[in-house]
Amino acid sequence: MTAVSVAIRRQFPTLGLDIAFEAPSGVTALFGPSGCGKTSTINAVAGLMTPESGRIAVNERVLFDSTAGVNLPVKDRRIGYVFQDARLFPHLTVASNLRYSWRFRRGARADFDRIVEMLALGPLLKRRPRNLSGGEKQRTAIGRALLSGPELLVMDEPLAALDEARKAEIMPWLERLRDEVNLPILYVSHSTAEVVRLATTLVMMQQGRVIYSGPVAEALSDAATGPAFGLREAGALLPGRIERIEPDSMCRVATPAGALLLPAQNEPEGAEIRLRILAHEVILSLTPPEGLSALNVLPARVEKVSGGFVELAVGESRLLAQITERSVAALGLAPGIPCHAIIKSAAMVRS
Ligand SMILES: Nc1ncnc2c1ncn2[C@@H]1O[C@H](COP(=O)(O)OP(=O)(O)OP(=O)(O)O)[C@@H](O)[C@H]1O
Repeated sequence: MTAVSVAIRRQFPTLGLDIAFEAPSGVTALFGPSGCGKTSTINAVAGLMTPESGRIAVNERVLFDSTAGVNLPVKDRRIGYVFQDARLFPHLTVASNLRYSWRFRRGARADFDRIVEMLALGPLLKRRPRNLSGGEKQRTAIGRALLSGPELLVMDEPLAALDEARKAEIMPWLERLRDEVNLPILYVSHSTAEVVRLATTLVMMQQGRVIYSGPVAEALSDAATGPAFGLREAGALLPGRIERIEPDSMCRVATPAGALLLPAQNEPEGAEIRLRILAHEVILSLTPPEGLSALNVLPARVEKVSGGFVELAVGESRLLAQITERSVAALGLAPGIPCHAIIKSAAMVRS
């Protein structure tokens, strides 16, 4: 079901913004290069920027409609906004920062304990922002946004101001938020790692336009959109279930592309994982390879060849291989050609 529906236009001196997408519930990443219009788009949704024309609706509630003359003020839009910098009130404690937004609504007190528990804010409640780490500030900002009773959460690069260690610290909280709070989330980012880990839906933007909207996994393994994630980042994202832990510390994982062997980590048998098979780690062979150390060889069929990438149908899934033009020519790769995709066990990464 569509949770967020956006179709807006606005002409800036440097950019013509013409954005249209529909997003289901869950995390939708707005992804694209600097200046493509991501922040302007969520600002329009939040009511901080007024488009010249268009329509914006959240859960069927119309927030903006230029034809019908609807333009709800920010306070009536019921949108929780988390900025790159937490923007907490410096003179207030964490508890008071959290309570700030609930002053405006009923029933928030009941949510307070749940949200404090979910984001582990209990030990921080009496502290002031200057005594919080960057990650703790962002957790507080997320809590405050949730306590305003929103119907939609918009997050503008919430991890961008944090160092790698703090990013790693807050990521599990964002996953928890995604899994436990039944809210659609628009998440602005230009980090492939964040998008892959958090989002199910992707809105890929370029120069004020949407060039793709749909499932993240589809975009990652598409020869046209995959490279936009970075040449070293394109590749398949597969769901997998650990079928067996082998005695030699390898595990056998069932995926839609077929069974794969990879180094075991701490997951038990039966655990669900997500695997990335990066395009530059996939080797193609026309014949089944012999005398090769790679453990994973999957029968494949070429679907598309484009810009140094080969899209492959593998089992019930799609893989992407990054291959030089020379190899494409040498192997005669073209749609319909059967081949074998070879993947080193260590090349597959959990997401
Ligand atoms: N109020 C405004 N007046 C004039 N130009 C604007 C305004 N708001 C945005 N722009 C222009 O629109 C373009 C897109 O800006 P926006 O901040 O939405 O991009 P972005 O994709 O979020 O970029 P970044 O990733 O760098 O934050 C920029 O070139 C900016 O100059």
